[in-house]
Amino acid sequence: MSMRKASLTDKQAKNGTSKYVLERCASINEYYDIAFKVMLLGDSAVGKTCVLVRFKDGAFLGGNFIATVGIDFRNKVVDVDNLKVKLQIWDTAGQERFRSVTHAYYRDAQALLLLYDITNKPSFDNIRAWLTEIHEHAQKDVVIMLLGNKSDMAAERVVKTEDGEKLAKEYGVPFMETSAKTGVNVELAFLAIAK
Ligand SMILES: Nc1nc2c(ncn2[C@@H]2O[C@H](COP(=O)(O)OP(=O)(O)OP(=O)(O)O)[C@@H](O)[C@H]2O)c(=O)[nH]1
Repeated sequence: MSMRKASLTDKQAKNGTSKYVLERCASINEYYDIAFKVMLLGDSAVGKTCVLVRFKDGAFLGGNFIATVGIDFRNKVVDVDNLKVKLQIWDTAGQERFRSVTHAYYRDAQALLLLYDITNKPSFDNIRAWLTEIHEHAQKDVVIMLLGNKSDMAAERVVKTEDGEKLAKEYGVPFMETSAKTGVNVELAFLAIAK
């Protein structure tokens, strides 16, 4: 089954209210010791869906970009220190018009992966605003990790690795550069927050 995105009609997509939020159960009954809710956040087109698909299915969603509508989730069980950890990973829509839908889901998330695109300066500049929003809506003890995605696009890079590191240090959060296309650091990022 193809993931999220095209599952709503255009009319519903325009509406953008929680009434049309997508919720789909995935792989129920898989054994696990402990479960965590993780949310992927960041501007539209930074690669949230692609990072999730890379982690879950080991594949890259190339081709035409289709923006996420509302919110969707996937489960994956990983082994961490001899425990089976179920990550319920929520893929949010980066577009501003869906913000009220996604805010409702922040509260019970234990971890947040905040993404920007290393080839898109505004997506990096908006990280501060995302962190302000996170502090308003998420739990106080939420685990946050900053990811600079599309690290495979070296020729188009406009955000230096050091700038990502500096920002992460300022906010006291871990940082990695990832590529949903090549898979670099994607699994590592999810395993790090699961740990
Ligand atoms: N080269 C490269 N392209 C990527 C990478 N990750 C995502 N893309 C491309 O970037 C575009 C946007 O990716 P999405 O994963 O749909 O972005 P998103 O953050 O989920 O966007 P919204 O759903 O609007 O919030 C797509 O055309 C992807 O193919 C990556 O690591 N490298």
